[in-house]
Amino acid sequence: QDASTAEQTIDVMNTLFGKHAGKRANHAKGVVAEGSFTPSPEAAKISKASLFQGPAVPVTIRFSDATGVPTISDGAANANPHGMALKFKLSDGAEMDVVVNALAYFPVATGEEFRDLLKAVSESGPNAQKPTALERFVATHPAAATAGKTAKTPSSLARQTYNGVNAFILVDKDGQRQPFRFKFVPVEGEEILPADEAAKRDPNFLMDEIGPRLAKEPARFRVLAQLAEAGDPTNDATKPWPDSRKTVELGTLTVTKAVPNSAEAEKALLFMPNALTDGIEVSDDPLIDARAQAYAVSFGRRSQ
Ligand code: HEM
Repeated sequence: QDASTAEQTIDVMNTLFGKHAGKRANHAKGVVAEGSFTPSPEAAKISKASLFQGPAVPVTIRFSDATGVPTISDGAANANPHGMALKFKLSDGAEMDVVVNALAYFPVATGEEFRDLLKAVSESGPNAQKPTALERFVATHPAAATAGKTAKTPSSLARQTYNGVNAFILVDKDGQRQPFRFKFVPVEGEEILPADEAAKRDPNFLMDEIGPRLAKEPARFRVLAQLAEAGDPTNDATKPWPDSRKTVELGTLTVTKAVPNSAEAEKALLFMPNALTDGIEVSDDPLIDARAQAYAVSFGRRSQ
């Protein structure tokens, strides 16, 4: 994909969600926290990444609501999928990013298709003639009709399961390559609200809840890798692998406190899905590069 697809994607996001100075084009509303990652012994066997050799490393975490609307109600249906972005501070001073959300799979497989989906949404308001652009798009992209339904409002940003959606590759010290998808599962369990209850909650109930919760007790997530088997597609984020696929415990994420100056802190943060480390690589999934380009364009505009 060329740079213009990313520019066009951000343009449509700005049309759909409005332009908001200093804010992300998508996942505009969020809260920044701090914590640490402790690797498991199994992780060191499946990947040579220094992240998995220990000891624990600091992590900066940003939880978010979907859309580029910075004032969206946390309980709104459109605030799904909620997101979690992580920046691991590796022992050699380098950083590694992981950016996940609550979808089980993505509505489309490529950056061009995502731009076209957003464009179709923007052309399909209440007065649009039927069949609308969105109806026509969904007719040829079945996952676009169903993916959104896989993410629902949690009782807390710390009580949601977040998925990698895109495939990446773990590389061990012998050069063995294992395609996988990240999964972050709250140790306390996922807790989803009934949709009507979510809609009635205070507009900031999720963002306001996380700080006091962490001040009382850390929130922990199991960090899992779902392992692909031969023949499982790695280049199509619309196709989840069967639940029966083996998962390996990579370690534990412990979220310990919200930062005092979240609004300032999030401005300087940029999480890139392809910012990895030796021992974890991108797959042939075209969305990873599409995302990296779009995030860079969004960062450029919000930094002006
Ligand atoms: C072509 C597909 C996608 C596009 C074009 C896209 C676009 C964007 C953009 C423009 C941002 C704002 C970036 C910034 O200003 O820093 C963003 C943020 C985010 N996206 Fe995506 N996205 C895509 C797919 C995904 C997928 C598959 C996931 C999760 C698996 C995801 C999760 C997130 C999260 C969690 C954030 C917030 C990051 C933060 O807190 O800074 N996105 N996305």
